[in-house]
Amino acid sequence: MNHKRTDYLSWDEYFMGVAMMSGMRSKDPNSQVGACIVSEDNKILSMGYNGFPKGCSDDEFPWAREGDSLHTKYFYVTHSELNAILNYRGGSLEGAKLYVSLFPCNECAKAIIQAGIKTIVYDCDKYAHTPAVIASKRMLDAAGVRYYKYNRTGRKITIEV
Ligand SMILES: Nc1nc(=O)n([C@H]2C[C@H](O)[C@@H](COP(=O)(O)O)O2)cc1CO
Ligand SMILES: [Zn+2]
Repeated sequence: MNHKRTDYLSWDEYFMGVAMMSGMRSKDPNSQVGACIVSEDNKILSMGYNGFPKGCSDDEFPWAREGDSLHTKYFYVTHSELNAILNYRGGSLEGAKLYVSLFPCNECAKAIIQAGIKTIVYDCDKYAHTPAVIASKRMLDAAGVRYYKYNRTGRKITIEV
């Protein structure tokens, strides 16, 4: 056996796989979102998933989607993309790529642009019709942030832990 393996993970499978696995940490009962930030030379810089800020207990803050706004998750949850940006303590994210399992909202788009992230690879775009995502794309387009949909290869990755 002196030939290299041919069925190794591609860069995109690897980074989207890491983003998706990060999303598996989320306690959100409806949407588990994961993000992975990668340098221009394919080094993983940071990861994140959607959850409440430090000190805001999952047992005390609400995961509800509907009802009085103070009793839904939306005021409290930090999105995976923002968590990934904030989790990075190493300096600049200028020129980095973001792999994310769900298209970024307008608030995360602002943080992505201001952090200097230049490319977004996303998997799902289930909220494409919402004002938050339409506004997000408007800002990303204006700022010259490139985004493209991840091409699923259908590969099943099974890890026994
Ligand atoms: N890009 C995103 N990244 C995220 O981390 N989220 C989080 C916020 C919520 O915890 C959840 C969306 O909840 P739901 O409305 O699908 O039940 O995903 C949401 C979006 C959508 O723009
Ligand atoms: Zn967001």
